[in-house]
Formats: sequence, structure tokens, C-alpha cells
Amino acid sequence: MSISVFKNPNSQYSPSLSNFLYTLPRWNGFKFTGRMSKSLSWVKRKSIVCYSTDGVSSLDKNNSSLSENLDLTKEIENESDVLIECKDVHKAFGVKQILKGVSFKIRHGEAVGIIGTSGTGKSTVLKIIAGLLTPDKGEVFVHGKKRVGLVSDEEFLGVRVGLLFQSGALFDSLSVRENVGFLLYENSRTTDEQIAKLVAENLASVGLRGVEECLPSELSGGMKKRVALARSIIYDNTTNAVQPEVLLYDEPTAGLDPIASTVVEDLIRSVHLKPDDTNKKQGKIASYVVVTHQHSTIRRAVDRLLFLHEGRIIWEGMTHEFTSSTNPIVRQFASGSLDGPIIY
Ligand SMILES: Nc1ncnc2c1ncn2[C@@H]1O[C@H](COP(=O)(O)OP(=O)(O)OP(=O)(O)O)[C@@H](O)[C@H]1O
Repeated sequence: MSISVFKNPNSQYSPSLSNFLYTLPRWNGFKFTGRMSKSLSWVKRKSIVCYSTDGVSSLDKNNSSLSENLDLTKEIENESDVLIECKDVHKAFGVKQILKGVSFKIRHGEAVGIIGTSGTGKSTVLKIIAGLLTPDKGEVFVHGKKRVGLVSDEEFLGVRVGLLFQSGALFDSLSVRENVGFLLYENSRTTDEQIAKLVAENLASVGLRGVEECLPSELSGGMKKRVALARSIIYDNTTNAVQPEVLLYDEPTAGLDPIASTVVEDLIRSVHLKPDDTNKKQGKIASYVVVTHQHSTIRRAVDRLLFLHEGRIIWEGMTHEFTSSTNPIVRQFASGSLDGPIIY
């Protein structure tokens, strides 16, 4: 499989194209040759940015005290189940050094949350894992294979990585049905009727019914988010291919009411393929990573947490350890207190 990255002279990509990028790593032979090619011909004329103009990194040497809080005792010897590894990842935007040596591993079967204050670089980490951004320094490994550059799939043979964008990033000119079924229309032999049925089922699973023929502009922000989630989990159940797949969710419940949040959190759980149910067809996501600020999402949708602060992972632990952590930064964040080392 190969993936094209189209250069954009304005160094911007539209939300729709962001989504286009999301879809790329997940499907073989992605080309606009299928049933949707006509309506999407405009996509070809546009282009996708590669964030390649970042400034030179400068390491912040003043954070050694924070790093001391890392629990390094949880290293597990078996490396064969590591799907994603970030090793000493650095990233700057212009003169702003965002990531200053981020290292962690995501293992097969894990449900991991990345938390931390606003603007600390959580989405940046997801984009680096997904191959939409390249680190200035450090390495990302997908199933033990080093990611070489921007989205380019040959080197990830055997693992698909998908990213659900914070914005939802729907195709504005397509109906909800076409958005959710997009990849199936383009890439599978499933009939239109079967796709329409799958779309309706997946929309129902995120609590949406009867919106198939709406345009995204007719939906509320929360509805758009759920449509995007339905699109990220739909798959061709007429094939038996089982590949480990990693889904990256960027704030999937931000802006949703508490009940819609619960629906989404439970759905994220339900598509997760745990190592002990590999024979089951439902739940094909091997591992997932959720960036979130929502306490309910932390509680319901993830098992392990990574705390990103000032460019590094300063704490990691199980979800139940989060609120009882003695790390002053984590404690302040968990309680939402104004008093503590985090200054706003
Ligand atoms: N493409 C870019 N160009 C320039 N700066 C960027 C770019 N992407 C992110 N940044 C900056 O990098 C920093 C980290 O952004 P990021 O979105 O990763 O943070 P975050 O932790 O996900 O924030 P939030 O919790 O508010 O969503 C921010 O200061 C942001 O302005």
C-alpha cells in the first residue's frame, strides 16, 4: 500500500482533508476511483499539508525534577506486544518547543489516555503517532518498525493506525450516509444497500437515527462528533481480515452532553478487541489512545494514563491511581485546584 501526500502551497489543510488523511492509513489501495469519486473530485484539486517547516528544537534542561516522578518500575520485559512506541520524541513549532523528549509504549490490548493541561502537546503526540507530523528528534516505532516520515504505509505492514480528529472533520459536501460509509463506497465490494444498512447501524450505535441524508452543516457540533466516531468504527464485515488496528481519539467527548458522552465512551470500549477475545468478530480495535480532559472519559474509557506536562510524560499509572497520586502536578490537575505548581 502506498499513500500520496499532496503538497499545499498555503501550508494548511481543510478539516475535510484532515479526515481524508485519517482514512488513508486504514485501507489498502486508497484511490478516488470508486463510487464516490465524482462527488469528491474536488479533493484531488486540493492538497494536504506536511508540517515540515518547524523551527529547530531546543531542549529544556530544567525539568529534571518533574521527570523524577516517573514510575519506571513498570517496564515489562516482553516487547513483542508493543504496537506503538515513542522514544525521546521532540517537536517544536517555530520557536515554541512543545515536546521535549516524550517516551512511552502502547501495548496490544491497551486502552490508554493522554491527559495534561491545554496546549501541552497532546494532539501533537497523536498526530506524530498517526504520521501526520514528523518529530524533530526521536523515533516512533509501529509494531517494532521505525516510522520513517509522514504518512507512508509500507513500513507499518500489519498495523493500521487511524486518527479521529478533535474537530470531527467531516466532508462538508457529502451527506451523513456518504461520510460514514465513505471508505466502503470507495474500497469495498459491499453493495449500496449493505452499506446503507451498516451506516444506519453504526449511527444508531452512537445514538443517532434518521440523519443519514442530512448534510454536516445541518447537525449540531456534538452530532457531527458522533458521526465522525461512527465513520471511524465502521468496517466491512463481509471480509474476515483481522489486522491489529490502533485508533487514536482526540477529545472524542469534548462538547457532548453527559449522556452522549457515556454513549461514546461505551462505544469506544465496545470496539476494543481485548487479547482474550481475538476470535470474536466484533471489537476489532487492538489498542486505542484517547486524548481527553473529561473525567468521565478517563473513568469509563481508559485503563492506563500518561500525563504530559511541559513537553514530557511526567507521570503514568492506572486510571484508579490518578486521583490518589501524590505527584503535586497530577494532584492539582485531578482536583482542578488553582493552588499548585501549574500556573495559569
Ligand atoms: N501546526 C501547528 N503550527 C504551529 N503551532 C502549533 C501547530 N499545532 C499545534 N501547535 C501549537 O502547539 C501547542 C500544542 O498544541 P496541541 O494541540 O498539541 O495541544 P493540546 O495539549 O492537544 O491542547 P488542547 O488540550 O487545548 O487541545 C499549542 O501551543 C499549539 O498552538
